[in-house]
Amino acid sequence: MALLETRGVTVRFGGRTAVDDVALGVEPGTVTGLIGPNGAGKTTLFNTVTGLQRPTAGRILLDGTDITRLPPARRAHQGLGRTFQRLELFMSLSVRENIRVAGEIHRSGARRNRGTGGGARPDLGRETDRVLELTGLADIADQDVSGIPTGRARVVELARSLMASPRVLLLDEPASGQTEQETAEFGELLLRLAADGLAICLVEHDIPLVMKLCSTVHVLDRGRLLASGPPEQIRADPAVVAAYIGTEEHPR
Ligand SMILES: Nc1ncnc2c1ncn2[C@@H]1O[C@H](COP(=O)(O)OP(=O)(O)OP(=O)(O)O)[C@@H](O)[C@H]1O
Repeated sequence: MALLETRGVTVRFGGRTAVDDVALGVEPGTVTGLIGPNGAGKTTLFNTVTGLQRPTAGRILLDGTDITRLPPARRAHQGLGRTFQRLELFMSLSVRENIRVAGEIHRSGARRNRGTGGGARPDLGRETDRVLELTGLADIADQDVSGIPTGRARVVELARSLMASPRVLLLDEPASGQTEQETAEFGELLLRLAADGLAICLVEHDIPLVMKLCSTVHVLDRGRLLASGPPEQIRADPAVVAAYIGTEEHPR
């Protein structure tokens, strides 16, 4: 049963259809891939799911509840987390401070949304330490983000999103700028998070990573779903090969 679902989602910008009647689901405990050429509509679909973009048609469901009209902050507080293609970090703060601030922002928003002080929650410092350990960032916790490699800054971005205790996590090209070793470790981390029950949707151009992590892969091409299925089926799909993946002899 999908925790996050899009039904017939369409987004038009003037005469251009960026997302065209897309239906897909993301299940808890899995990593779901969303791939496709540049301009296929992947980020626009993410923006629609998180509430930054209003769909022209269609619905978004979280745990069976229609959230299509909820503002982004309400969706976030119902468990929808995301990271952005461009890093959105405070460069002059340390890794630990960046993560802690994300928790503070989430908690103050939660108080506003509920109009109360919120229930009993783990101490913010302890929660920050837990996320630092979980994401393998403890060794650089006190370094300024401006001084760490891009690959690890991407992990900080992920760690920040975890401070909101998401149920669904949308990751937009999280491996870009990472070394091979960093990508391998990042992949292991995503699998651990999924094994803990998180529903992860991954937009990524690193096809081997997508094929390794995902149980289901959706391929978008010019706004439409070209194919959906397990990695081995997607890799062998002639339409996907022609539109996006290519072959070893003829990589696209
Ligand atoms: N705010 C906007 N106004 C007009 N057109 C837009 C807007 N945002 C996206 N588009 C167009 O919608 C289409 C889909 O873009 P989108 O960024 O969603 O693709 P993408 O699959 O995420 O691409 P990439 O892999 O390059 O990030 C593109 O043709 C893009 O130019």
